[in-house]
Amino acid sequence: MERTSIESQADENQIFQEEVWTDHQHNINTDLKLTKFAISWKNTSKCHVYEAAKIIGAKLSPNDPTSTSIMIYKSVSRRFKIYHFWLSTADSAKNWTEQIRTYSNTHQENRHIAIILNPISGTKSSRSVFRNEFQPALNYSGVNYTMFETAYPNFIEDWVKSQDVKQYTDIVCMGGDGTMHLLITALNKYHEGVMDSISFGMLPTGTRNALSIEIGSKTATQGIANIIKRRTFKGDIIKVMIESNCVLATTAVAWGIVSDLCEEAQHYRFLGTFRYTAAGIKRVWQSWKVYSSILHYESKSGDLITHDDDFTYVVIGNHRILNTANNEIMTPKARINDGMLDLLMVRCGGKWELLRVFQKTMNFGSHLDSENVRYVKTKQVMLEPKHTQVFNVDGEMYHSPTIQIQILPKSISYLGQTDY
Ligand SMILES: Nc1ncnc2c1ncn2[C@@H]1O[C@H](COP(=O)(O)OP(=O)(O)OP(=O)(O)O)[C@@H](O)[C@H]1O
Repeated sequence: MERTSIESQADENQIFQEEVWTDHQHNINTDLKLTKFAISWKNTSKCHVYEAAKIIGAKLSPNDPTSTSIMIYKSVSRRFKIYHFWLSTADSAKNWTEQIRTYSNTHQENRHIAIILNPISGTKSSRSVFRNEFQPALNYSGVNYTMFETAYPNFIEDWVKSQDVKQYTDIVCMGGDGTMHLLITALNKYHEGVMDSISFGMLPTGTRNALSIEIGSKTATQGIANIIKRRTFKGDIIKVMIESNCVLATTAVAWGIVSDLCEEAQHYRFLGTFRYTAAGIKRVWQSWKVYSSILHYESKSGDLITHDDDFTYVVIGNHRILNTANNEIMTPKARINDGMLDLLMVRCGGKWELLRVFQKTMNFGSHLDSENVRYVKTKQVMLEPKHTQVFNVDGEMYHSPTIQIQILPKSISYLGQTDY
């Protein structure tokens, strides 16, 4: 392989253009350039240009010290692609690898990511997503990380208690909304204030993955790119008082038929994601039930409004609560950073009315125009159910005679981005 110098025509942003790399696949030399904003090269078939935001990193080959490879995030196909190059000397390959890492992932030196991997959430894909997608991307980026697998149901609380969590700049959950809920609740309980110095990421390996979808990490690769590129924004969280116990949630609190069904679905965990459908089908054959409660919420003008009513279900959402197909939207007007809670109150006279509301929810959240639905924005809600004192908080079940819910605006730094 021959080393060829290229006369530098670089502008002030250009970092490197001093070698011709060899692309062995096409057996040609490639005119590779690296600037602060992009990397580009040519081969026989096309000219490749990737902006720095798409470069995950670079890595020396373990078998050939003159060879390096670059990982690129392809946003259209949402896949990572690796390109291999050969240089004239090992020093040169090392130098290039470091430069690509430096310029594609700035300010990463002091990062230390803790990864909380829930192996049982959703379709049990966390381990394979970590092994096949997340770990390779972390290795290309050079970001320091430590992975912890939740070995038993209460693992997260014990982990938070035993850790010096301040050593982590970021914590990433691989699981569903429940995994993140348990994490931030325990952090708030055992290390008050520590959340201010940590950014939180999420990879969608749970059942519903509502938070991942909302923060622009609908697929694992999108989430990984957000995490590695350290895209952050401030979001709201929900503070929930369950008697004297304080828990934090990112997505929603639900009560009524919704929490009743989720509680029942826990008995069918062996059915995987089908458990919710199974619980729903069973309920269709049972007699109709109403859920009576006193509900208080704060109006726009700060007055306390009280309803003593028979509900079918109540949802207090912090964001839209979308599904993967983007057609089911529970609280369509909610935004994760608007400092408000969206309160959805549903009252149906029977199963057919309820099915109609569900159907409209799945039709891009068009249930808000239904006469069975009342929808308000508020900052505080309190529920005192007369029976069925079971609540669903981010998918986790809690029993209590009352529940108090409050929004904590912009109190968490998410690794991701919103589309609004
Ligand atoms: N090793 C384990 N064995 C049994 N349960 C576990 C283990 N690790 C975590 N858990 C439990 O997993 C639950 C959280 O699951 P999570 O919400 O992340 O997934 P999911 O329910 O499939 O997804 P989603 O919340 O998106 O519907 C918690 O109740 C936690 O106690």
